[in-house]
Amino acid sequence: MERQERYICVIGASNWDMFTYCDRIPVIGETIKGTDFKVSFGGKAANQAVQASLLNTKSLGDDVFGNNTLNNFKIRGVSVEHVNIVPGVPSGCASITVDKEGSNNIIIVGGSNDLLGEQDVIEATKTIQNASYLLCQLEVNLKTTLKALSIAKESKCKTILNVSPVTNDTEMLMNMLGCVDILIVNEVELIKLSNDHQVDVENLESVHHGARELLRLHIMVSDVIVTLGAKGCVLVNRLSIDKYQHIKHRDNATMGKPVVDTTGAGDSFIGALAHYLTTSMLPLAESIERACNVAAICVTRYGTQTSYATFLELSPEDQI
Ligand SMILES: Nc1ncnc2c1ncn2[C@@H]1O[C@H](COP(=O)(O)OP(=O)(O)OP(=O)(O)O)[C@@H](O)[C@H]1O
Repeated sequence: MERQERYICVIGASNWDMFTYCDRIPVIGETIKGTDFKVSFGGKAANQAVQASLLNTKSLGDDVFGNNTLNNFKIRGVSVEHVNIVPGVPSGCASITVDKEGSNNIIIVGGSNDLLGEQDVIEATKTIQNASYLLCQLEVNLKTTLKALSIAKESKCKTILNVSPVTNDTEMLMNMLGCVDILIVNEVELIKLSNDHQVDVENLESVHHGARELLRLHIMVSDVIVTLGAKGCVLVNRLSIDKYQHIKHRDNATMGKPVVDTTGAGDSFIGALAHYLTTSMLPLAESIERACNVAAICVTRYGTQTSYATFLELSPEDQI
C-alpha cells in the first residue's frame, strides 16, 4: 500500500555516548580528575531521528545495534521498521569529554554501525523513496550513505547531508554531494570542504564566501547551511548566491539559562529542521529559525538525547 503520511527517513549510526565531565579537556599524556560521568544513547542519526520524533514528526531509522537502543527508539516514538540487531557485535560507542564551558571533544568507535551496508539500504528503497526527507551523516560506511542518497534522488524525496564527521575521501564526497539538496556543515567542516583556509568563521562575509564556494563546487546542492554554534547559522541559496541570511535563535530561547553542554546541538538542530520542513512546509529560512530555537534549549541541559526539547516545551510560535 502507498504510504500517505509525511515522514523523515534517517540512515546512519547509533552509539552509546559515554560522557566525562571535567573542568578542562586534558592535553596529550596528561591525567586529570573528572567531575562527573554519564552514559546515554547517542549517534548522529539516532539523535536526529529522536529530536524530530520529540517534535512529533515520524522518523524511520535504519541501523544495526542492541536491544536497549531499540527500546529507546520505541519509547521516543521513532519507528524501527528497518532496524536490525547483529548478534555478537558490540554497539557503536562515543567517548565524549566536556569541559566546564560546555565545549567537548569526541572519539567514536563504529562497532555495529560499520556493518550497515548497501544491501540494507536497498532493502529500504520504498521507505526512502516515499519519505519527504532523507537525513544522512557520515558516521557509517560512505558507500552505504551514497547508496541511500542515490536511491532518494531517483524519487521526490529531498536529501539533507550533514558532512560530519568530515571525510578526506574527496571522490566519494563529490559523488555524495551530487545527490544532495541541502548541505549542512559546521565551521570546521566548511573550512575543510571549501578547501579555503582563509575562511574566518568570526566574519560572516567570509563564511558566505566559503558557502558560495561549496555551491560552486557541487552544482546539485541547492542550499548550504553553515552552523556557527551560539552565533546561529548562515544560509546561502543557489538562486541568490550573492546574498546570505544570518539566522539565530530568538533572544529568550534559552530562557536565561546558562550553556552547560553543547554536545549534540548540531543533531538537535538538524532533527528539528527536518521536522519543520516536513510537517509545516515553511520556507527554509523560517524552518531554520525555529530549529535554532529548539537547539538553543538543548545546550542548557546535559547530554545529547536527554537534553532535547519536546514539542510541549517549545514556545507557542514554534509548536508547529
Ligand atoms: N551556545 C549555544 N547557544 C545557542 N544555540 C546554540 C549554541 N550552540 C549551538 N547552538 C545551536 O545549535 C546549532 C548547531 O550548533 P554547532 O554549530 O555547534 O553544531 P555542531 O558543531 O555540528 O555541533 P555538535 O557536533 O556538537 O553537535 C547552531 O546553529 C545553533 O542554532
